[in-house]
Amino acid sequence: MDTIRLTRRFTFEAAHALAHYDGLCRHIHGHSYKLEITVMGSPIKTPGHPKDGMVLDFGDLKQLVQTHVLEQLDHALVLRYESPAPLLAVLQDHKLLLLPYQPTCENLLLYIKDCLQPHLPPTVHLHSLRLWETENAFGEWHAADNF
Ligand SMILES: Nc1nc2c(c(=O)[nH]1)N=C([C@H](O)[C@H](O)COP(=O)(O)OP(=O)(O)OP(=O)(O)O)CN2
Ligand SMILES: [Zn+2]
Repeated sequence: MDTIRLTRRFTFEAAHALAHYDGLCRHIHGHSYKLEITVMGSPIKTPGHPKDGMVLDFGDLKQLVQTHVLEQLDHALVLRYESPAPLLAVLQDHKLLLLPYQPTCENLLLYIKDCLQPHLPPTVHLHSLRLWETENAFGEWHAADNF
């Protein structure tokens, strides 16, 4: 087998609030998230093919993540969709992403996985995601943990 893992880093800014959380993070606050995406596959072995030697062009991965993940999350305020109606009314002119679950690091990983996975080429598998919420804290999703 010639399986290779490729990783690309991304950054995005987002705000969130953890409703009912028993600490400061129940208030709306922001993070400079760092996201590392690892895909897996075999390099194309076709001399003359524009992508010869690549599992996936890093530029194509960047474009896929931009379109299917970052356009939704970057500079968004991410809230659980049961947020109080008066708050949502005040925010109607802002970039708001309402999710059916608490916007924790864990749930954002699952959201990102669900946004990206269906759009990867069939020759490439999503191996893992690592999401840094702060300089000191990250979560990971691994395909191998979810068989
Ligand atoms: N398991 C999780 N725990 C917490 C999450 C989370 O998404 N998953 N999120 C938060 C807060 O949103 C925020 O990330 C604060 O985290 P915390 O590490 O407590 O932040 P600090 O500012 O104290 O970080 P320092 O590295 O000490 O500056 C809370 N928990
Ligand atoms: Zn936070």
